[in-house]
Amino acid sequence: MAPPPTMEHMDVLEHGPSYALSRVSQELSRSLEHVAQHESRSLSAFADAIAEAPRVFVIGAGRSGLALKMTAMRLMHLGLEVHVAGEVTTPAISSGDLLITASGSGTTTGIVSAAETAVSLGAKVAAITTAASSPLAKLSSATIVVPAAGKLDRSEAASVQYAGSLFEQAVVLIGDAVFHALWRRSGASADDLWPRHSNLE
Ligand SMILES: O=P(O)(O)OC[C@H]1O[C@](O)(CO)[C@@H](O)[C@@H]1O
Repeated sequence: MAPPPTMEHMDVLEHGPSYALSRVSQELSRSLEHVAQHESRSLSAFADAIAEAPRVFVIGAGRSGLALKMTAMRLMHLGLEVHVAGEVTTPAISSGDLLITASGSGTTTGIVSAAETAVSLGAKVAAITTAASSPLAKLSSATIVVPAAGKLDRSEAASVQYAGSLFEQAVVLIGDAVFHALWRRSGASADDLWPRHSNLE
């Protein structure tokens, strides 16, 4: 049986998508401000790991993976060699490379297993997750912990949104922020980056 409707549920029914958008915006903003204030060292370590890696690989399942693909594209625009795990052109990861992972739960089997493989080969792992003590976080040398609901968390205290939506939104914006910092650090102009945009679309 469905649980009784909460105040938030009633408000969305009454006011519709514009109210829902405000709620999404509010909780995303709160979560990201927390990351900016409390994960400053991790954000720097994450950016440094990207800057130091000869090659960057990204992996995440489902929407977590889709969110990371946006970061992969921007890092390519910056001139880095970037590969998305699972694509047919993706080569083998090896020593010194960086594997960027996103998993709200930090337990998704394929992602943890990829991180184990990376570490066993001498590559570094960076992670964005909600779970600081998760198996994925334990394999990571640069972990950004996002206050957000895991995909199975049904409590509205962490997020009113469905499943891992808040986490997945945060992954996109954390990726953009890390890219932004690396871009400013590079000294390149927007025009310097522009020729790397796809011309086959
Ligand atoms: O982020 P996690 O915990 O690895 O889970 C990934 C899975 O959760 C979802 O994001 C569900 O919202 C799926 O898209 C994906 O398969």
